[in-house]
Amino acid sequence: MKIALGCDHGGYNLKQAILEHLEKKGIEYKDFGCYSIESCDYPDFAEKVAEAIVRGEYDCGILVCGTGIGISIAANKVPGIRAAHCTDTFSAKAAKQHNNANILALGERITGVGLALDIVDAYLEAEFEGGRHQRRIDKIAEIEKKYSK
Ligand SMILES: O=C[C@H](O)[C@H](O)[C@H](O)COP(=O)(O)O
Repeated sequence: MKIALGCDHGGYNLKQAILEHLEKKGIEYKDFGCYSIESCDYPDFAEKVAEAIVRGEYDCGILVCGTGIGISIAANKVPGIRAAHCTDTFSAKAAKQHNNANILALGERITGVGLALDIVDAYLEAEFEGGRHQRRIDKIAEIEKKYSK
């Protein structure tokens, strides 16, 4: 499994904790930045990670900002991205099982590191269930197509 990681300054510390967590588990990743707590703009990192995923270079992505909101909104603007902002393990598991989310978004200012790492594990260990959920995802893709130029 190959994971694309990204954050803004508000998510830098949690992104670092996630990166160490993935290293301990032997999971391959690429860190698309940011690389410090210096103020920056979350859309820049959301776009890099989202584009790498739709190009098929990574299985999925994890994005972190202060709340997880801005960075997930930005990533969801890239056609083919289904970014799920999660604050609990149940949602993280369902995001993969039902929505086949290809990005998990977290908020460093919302979720403590222990829970955040559990959320990461729940998301990575879950599998898409297909069936009726695939039909709904196909409908999401149709909406996307309708509104793209
Ligand atoms: O949704 C946006 C994120 O939470 C950002 O991390 C946050 O807005 C950054 O805020 P500030 O520039 O005040 O650190």
